[in-house]
Amino acid sequence: MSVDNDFQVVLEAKHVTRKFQVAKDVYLTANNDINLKFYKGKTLGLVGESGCGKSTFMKFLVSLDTPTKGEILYRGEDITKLKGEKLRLHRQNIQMVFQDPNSSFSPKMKIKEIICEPLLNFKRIKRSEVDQTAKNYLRLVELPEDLINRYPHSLSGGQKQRVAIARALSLEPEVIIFDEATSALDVSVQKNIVDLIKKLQKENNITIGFICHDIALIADIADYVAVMYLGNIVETLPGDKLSTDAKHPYTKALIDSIFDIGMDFSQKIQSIDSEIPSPLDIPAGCPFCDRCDKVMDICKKERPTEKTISQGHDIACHLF
Ligand SMILES: Nc1ncnc2c1ncn2[C@@H]1O[C@H](COP(=O)(O)OP(=O)(O)OP(=O)(O)O)[C@@H](O)[C@H]1O
Repeated sequence: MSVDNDFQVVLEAKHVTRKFQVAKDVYLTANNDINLKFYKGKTLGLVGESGCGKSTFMKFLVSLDTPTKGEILYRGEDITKLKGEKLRLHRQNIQMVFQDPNSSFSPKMKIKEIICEPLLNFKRIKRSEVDQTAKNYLRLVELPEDLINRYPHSLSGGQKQRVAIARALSLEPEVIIFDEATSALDVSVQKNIVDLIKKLQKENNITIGFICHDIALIADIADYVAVMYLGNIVETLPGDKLSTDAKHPYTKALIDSIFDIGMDFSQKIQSIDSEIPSPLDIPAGCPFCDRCDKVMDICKKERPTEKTISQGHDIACHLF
């Protein structure tokens, strides 16, 4: 993306590739030469079908995995190289909210302990301050203070996600990554959580990475949208221009799919006839060439490089 003059880059992925060995001499390319920038106080939405490599990529941002090649720069420092105490301290800068809070909450911990655990780990508060601190954070995420002594199993899905957001906020991170964080919620609850995220972002100038397979939701929340296909970023553009300015045949197929299958494209995209290829068998040229109705000879031979076609709008397609 070429909007550096307007926005401050906080986090940047440079030529990030991740290969998984799945058998002797057989490698699966989950991320292929990804370049993305996260700007101060802005939301970058990452969208693509199930299995395209979104979660693999987001794990690098929160130091849960390291790429096979490439760099993840946080304020210019390559965090893939951090180890030990430096890595532990860095974790305060970038927090994550997962799809399923049950997997990250201990069922034996009270809500106040869940919210304050990071603060106690980093010795930011004393034990005696836990109750008041947890109440403050519950108020921030618009939950009643008296939940502090409850256990997670007694909360609804939406309430648990609010607690997860409170915990992520507690260390005052510069960046929060949301990995399908609203996908398991009912549509009305989802909307309330998205509104809360937008409000908290504005108040705290947080940089957000929002992974989601729902392109309509991404268009609503993201300042910039990156579209991923088979481990490749095929197009990046401003969220408010997604429906009018998208040019890549894959992005357009995703947008059409909203109308085809009622806004849920975890199912097969009906506007594309063929099946998605296996990441074990990515075409030599453009990753989308086997399914593209505008395919040309060059598409089968050469991988298209990203080109900037207008401010904040990059595309990797031989048509442009
Ligand atoms: N540890 C691993 N070993 C082998 N293959 C893996 C591993 N982790 C992920 N993959 C493969 O990498 C590809 C990308 O997976 P990833 O989970 O990143 O996709 P995703 O877009 O997040 O999908 P979903 O939304 O379904 O989680 C998939 O083909 C997946 O099977």
